[in-house]
Amino acid sequence: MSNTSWESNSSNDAELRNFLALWHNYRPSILGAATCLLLAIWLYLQLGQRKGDRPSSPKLELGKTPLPEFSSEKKKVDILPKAKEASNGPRRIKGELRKPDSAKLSTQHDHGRQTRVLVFFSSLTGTTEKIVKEFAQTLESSLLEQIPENGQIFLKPQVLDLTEIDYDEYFINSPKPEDPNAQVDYFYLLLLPSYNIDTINDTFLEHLKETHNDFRIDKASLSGLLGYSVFGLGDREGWPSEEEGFCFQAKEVDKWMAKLTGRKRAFPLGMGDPKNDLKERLNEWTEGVRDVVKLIATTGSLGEGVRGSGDAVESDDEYISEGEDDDGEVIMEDAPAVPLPKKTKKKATRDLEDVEDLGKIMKTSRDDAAGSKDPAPIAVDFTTYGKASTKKAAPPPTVKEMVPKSSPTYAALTKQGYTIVGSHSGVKICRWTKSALRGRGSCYKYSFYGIHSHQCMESTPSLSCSNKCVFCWRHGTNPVGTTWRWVVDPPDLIFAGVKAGHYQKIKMLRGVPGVRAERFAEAMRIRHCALSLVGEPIFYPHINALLALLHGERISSFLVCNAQHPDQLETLGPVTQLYVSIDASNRESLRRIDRPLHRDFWERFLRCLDILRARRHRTRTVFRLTLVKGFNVDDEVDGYAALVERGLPCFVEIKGVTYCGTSSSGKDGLSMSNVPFYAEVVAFVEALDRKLRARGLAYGIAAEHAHSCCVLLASDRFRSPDTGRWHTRIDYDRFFDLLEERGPDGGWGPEDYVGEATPEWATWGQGGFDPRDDRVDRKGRKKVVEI
Ligand SMILES: Cc1cc2nc3c(=O)[nH]c(=O)nc-3n(C[C@H](O)[C@H](O)[C@H](O)COP(=O)(O)O)c2cc1C
Ligand code: SF4
Repeated sequence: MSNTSWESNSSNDAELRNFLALWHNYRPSILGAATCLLLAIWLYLQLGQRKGDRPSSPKLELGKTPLPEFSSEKKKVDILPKAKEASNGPRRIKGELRKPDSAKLSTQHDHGRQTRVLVFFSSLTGTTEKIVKEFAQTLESSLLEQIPENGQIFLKPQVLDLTEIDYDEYFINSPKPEDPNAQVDYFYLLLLPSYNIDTINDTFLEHLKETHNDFRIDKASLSGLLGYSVFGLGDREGWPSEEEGFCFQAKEVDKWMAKLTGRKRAFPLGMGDPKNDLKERLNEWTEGVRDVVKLIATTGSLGEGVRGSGDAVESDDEYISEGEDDDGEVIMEDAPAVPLPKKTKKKATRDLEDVEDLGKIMKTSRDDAAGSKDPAPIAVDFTTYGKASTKKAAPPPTVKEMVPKSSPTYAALTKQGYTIVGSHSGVKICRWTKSALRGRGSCYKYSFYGIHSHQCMESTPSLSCSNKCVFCWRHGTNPVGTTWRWVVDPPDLIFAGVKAGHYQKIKMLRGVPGVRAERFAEAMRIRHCALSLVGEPIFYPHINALLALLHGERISSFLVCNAQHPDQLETLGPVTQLYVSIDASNRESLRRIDRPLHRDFWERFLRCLDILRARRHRTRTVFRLTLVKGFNVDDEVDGYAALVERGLPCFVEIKGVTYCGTSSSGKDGLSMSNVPFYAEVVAFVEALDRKLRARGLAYGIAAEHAHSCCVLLASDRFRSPDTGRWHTRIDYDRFFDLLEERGPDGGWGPEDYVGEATPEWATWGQGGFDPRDDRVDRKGRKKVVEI
């Protein structure tokens, strides 16, 4: 045992000696290698640490206060961040200069992004606070109903009291979410009362102004928001109108928010009075706001259209059209044509590629029309009236689309702001529609007939016409022809398309400064249709079916025709008001001004007057005279009086021509010298009135709209024998009732749907401007009415 242990001890000694010998020989190398290894480990750890510390975004963090969830319960409202102590020192900007990110909306709707609606309010006596809480609850439940089809998630709306928050956190740059990795987009709603005494509203407004004017930060520093909308509370008893201060601070906030967000007004300013109409107005606004938020949820953007600039001058300028028509239509920014219903889209827009297609399209065209009650031939010979019905129509050489999508005409018309529907119809917003949406007055048809312009749609089922009038503002872009030789779209396609196009354009106006939520909501129900845009509506073979569709939805019809298609006029069904354009009083003058394509234009014209005379007890008939100095005014009064005697229209509308800029009419092109002054129109009307009386015709000057340079002569049939007052207005409901109850041939006429008396302000000598609307000049400045 002992030997074994000795042997083992001596071998251990030998190993120790070997190890020490090794250490002595390799000591420097071992120490060097160990140092290198330690250094490498240290470096590795250091680098790893730095990487972990790196912030996820190089941008400055704005707010470290967590964003609390909203609940209407008091205890939860308490967890809202407390207002920071107002600093007395110089204003510190925690934001940065960022370029407005206009492309952001369309790209930011990544999968899984979250949206949070922030509801800001101020309240002195508690009304707004109470309303805001209810509003936020409604909004919250409706947002939860949203199906996040594309992964968009709505966070709970959050209510923030303007007296408690730090403006720098929310009103310099858009807020940052608590979790830096979360992708949250913000949408602001602001509900504010107005006070003409010093309140928190003044401080808030001052902050918005300062931020916009601060040279260190971007002027539109809130452009990162998805959008915003404002609702004002006020008191109509003390401040009856906007001019007198009703909701003036909400208007101001709306304006400054437009500037700060780069025109992201998502829905028009709403206004209500708790003692009066608040419930109704707030409901309209809430519905609109909800739709917009829904739009964002499904498309990731506020939708196409005009963004309110926050500056009335700028936005008015962009709407002034050099090509205003008689009815004052406007050019809007390019909009894609309204998508057609799936079923018909393909056939309505395709190009004709080969001969087989022609056959198919002709068949389709007939099939489509078969559904309507008035099947019509594909081609109608309009060249010589009276013969078309007896002569067998020659087969059309080809059947094309009137305005194919690929054509320069289509491009020109869409550039001018038309929405082309199908292949031959169009719709456009007139400038009066926008004006009425902003409370700046309706067109003369409101003064004369009670039509609110924001509920009126201007369209045509035929962009083609058989005249080339020198005063036409379409600049030669429209097709002309004496025969219908194109594909015929079915009336239901046209009706659905023009309505969709009109509503789409109305929606595009929701961001325009001055548009009010109340009128915007009204505008989403079309009540009137002016079939007078361009072209000749009765050229369309299924015009009666189209009119029936309008009337079926209780949309009134004002149809203007050019007195060149007597056969079609004769078979025209009921319309609310039927116009013929009377552009001259004699053959030579008419040839010069209308430049008609028909050889027998004068005979056609006179026959149309005879048809109107025969219809005058069934339909409200109107002669429309457009006065063009140097063309159809001088020495023609007596001739016009003779035409009135022949046609005996219910009304004669006399209007000065509107200058359309450069005209396509070559040497005959118009200039400003052809536009009569209102005084000249008045002189003409008075002369015509005298001539009519001299002929023993019972007419009188009933109404005027000086702003449109338009005067109305009316038959005594529309004057109350008891009061002597004119009744030029229309009882639209009565018209539809008569049509529905008694049918088109039920023995009723214009006297049966006469409306209330023409308002005093619209009668002759009063100017015709509704005193409830603002009168402004083209720059949006207030105007003093001079009559
Ligand atoms: C002193 C005072 C001044 C006011 N000034 C205006 C005003 O200029 N314009 C307006 O539309 N309403 C004005 N109002 C009405 C309030 O805006 C309205 O009553 C509102 O509903 C109050 O909301 P709140 O209870 O949330 O503070 C004023 C009210 C008071 C008491
Ligand atoms: S009638 Fe209708 S379309 Fe024509 S100008 Fe008036 S509002 Fe516009």
